[in-house]
Amino acid sequence: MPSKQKGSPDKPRSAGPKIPKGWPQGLLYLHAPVYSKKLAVEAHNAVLLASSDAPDAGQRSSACRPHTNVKITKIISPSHPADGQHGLFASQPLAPDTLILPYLGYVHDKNDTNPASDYDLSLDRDYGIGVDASEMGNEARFINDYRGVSGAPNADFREIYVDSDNGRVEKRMGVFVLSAGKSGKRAKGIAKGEEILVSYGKGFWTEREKKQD
Ligand SMILES: C[S@@+](CC[C@H](N)C(=O)[O-])C[C@H]1O[C@@H](n2cnc3c(N)ncnc32)[C@H](O)[C@@H]1O
Repeated sequence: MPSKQKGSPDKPRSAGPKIPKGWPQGLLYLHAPVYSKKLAVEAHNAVLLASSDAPDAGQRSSACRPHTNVKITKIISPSHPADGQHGLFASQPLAPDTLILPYLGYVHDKNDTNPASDYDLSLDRDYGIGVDASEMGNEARFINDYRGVSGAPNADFREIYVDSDNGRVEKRMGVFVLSAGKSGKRAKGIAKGEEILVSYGKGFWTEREKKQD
């Protein structure tokens, strides 16, 4: 992992001017991904695309910040499996299929993985690229898994493409409100005050059990 930036021990650290309320001290708040210097060239090119190789501009998302549509909240509820930790909650109604926010962190491949991280989201399976938000990231790192909290997730991860400052197009993961569904049962989307919950996938929990054994 990259070395930590120096900063006041009393203030949360940030790579930009704005930090959301509830952001923990000692963690770097990001407005854009940080790329590992050890990324293989092919891996680098798979996530930082030439404009001509990226999907149409219509399918691209603009870099959105700050994320006033969500709120980092400490969970104080003995029945919640992440009691005492934090979760991410909607601060306004969120319609089906809308992008809530990107999942930002340290973009790395297998040359530079933190096996102990619980915040490492896959970005490109072919090249083994992940986005690790254990030491740096944005509000999305606080999204919990739905298991034990709700009957089903209300959000999912989807690829997004964002125009970056260097003329390239970044492939990122975005957190989206789940679609309404064929029967329209999720047509209301996510209500204000509701916890945003995804599925980490069974693999996350089986790996975790293995680590604990
Ligand atoms: C990506 S973090 C989510 C944010 C975390 N709650 C926090 O405050 O930093 C993943 C960790 O959250 C906890 N977690 C998330 N969803 C959970 C769930 N459904 N049941 C138990 N623990 C959960 C686990 O400790 C897991 O390793």
